[in-house]
Amino acid sequence: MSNALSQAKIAFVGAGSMAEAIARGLIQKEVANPQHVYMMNRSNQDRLAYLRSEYGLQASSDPATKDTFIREADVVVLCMKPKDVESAFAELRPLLNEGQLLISVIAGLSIEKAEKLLQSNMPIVRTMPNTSSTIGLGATGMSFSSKVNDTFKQLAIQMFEAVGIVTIVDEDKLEVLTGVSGSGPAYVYYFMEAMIKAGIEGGLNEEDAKQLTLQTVLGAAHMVKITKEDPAELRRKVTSPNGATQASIEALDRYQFSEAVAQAVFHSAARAKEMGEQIASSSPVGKSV
Ligand SMILES: NC(=O)C1=CN([C@@H]2O[C@H](COP(=O)(O)OP(=O)(O)OC[C@H]3O[C@@H](n4cnc5c(N)ncnc54)[C@H](OP(=O)(O)O)[C@@H]3O)[C@@H](O)[C@H]2O)C=CC1
Ligand SMILES: O=C(O)[C@@H]1CCC=N1
Repeated sequence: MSNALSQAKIAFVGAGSMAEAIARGLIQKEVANPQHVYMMNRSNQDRLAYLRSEYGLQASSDPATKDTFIREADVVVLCMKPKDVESAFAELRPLLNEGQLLISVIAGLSIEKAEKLLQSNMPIVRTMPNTSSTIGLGATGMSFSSKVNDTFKQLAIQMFEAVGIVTIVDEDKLEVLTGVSGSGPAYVYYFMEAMIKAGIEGGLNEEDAKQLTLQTVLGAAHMVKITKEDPAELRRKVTSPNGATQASIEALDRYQFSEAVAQAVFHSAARAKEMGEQIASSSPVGKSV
């Protein structure tokens, strides 16, 4: 366990899927002290009650309490949707200080724009995690502003390594990384949905179709990880010449499977960039989070 992390007060602004995924990983792995994990939103009380009872963390939507959470935090993690960034940042701006570390998980929001919105030189880590962080199997891309010192870099890396793997990239690679690993779990789920549906259409019962699909995806991912063989090589080993798999791969090629996946990655990347660009560079002054 990292001493720095276990002692750090971590405030999540936004209490949705991504904030929960990261907080849950940190708390369950005992990397963070739940009493030092603060979670906040604007209005959804049921959500905060659930987070409190499930993880033992502190959660509030009360403006005064939220102000205290932010001022006390060593690390502030920005977990609101891109559309809520301008108003949230206006509220955060007077509460933050340059001794704190700011971590953003917001798709498309550049470090430069975050600095402009906050009118601050505070250290900023821009990340792109994914929801598999919930079970410690996340894949997080990360870039640092020039103000992030080595101690804060290590803190951010430790935080996200507690919930999966971390890949440090130049900031201009974070959009395509969003297309691969940020949105990526959705492609795999979509693929699984299609496989289950086809199995049922072919006559399997629903339970069998689900179990077989799940074990197939799990087994294939583990094969890549454990054998360290290239996916293309592993695919060749399944594909007997002129056999059943060859017929299925040819069908996937006819329906342009590879192109469809590439387009999914590039459209995610483009949309992430667009969402970032749609956030205005300045925002009105606000009072409380
Ligand atoms: N989901 C994913 O797979 C991934 C998401 N991301 C990024 O994570 C961010 C959050 O996404 P996700 O968790 O899915 O979104 P959710 O909609 O699940 O959560 C957003 C949260 O933000 C809260 N919120 C909005 N405005 C404010 C505010 N001003 N102050 C405090 N809280 C606020 C909302 O609560 P309330 O409305 O009550 O205020 C809600 O709890 C996005 O920017 C997304 O790009 C990154 C990687 C993967
Ligand atoms: O769909 C989104 O915009 C976010 C970013 C990557 C995953 N979810």
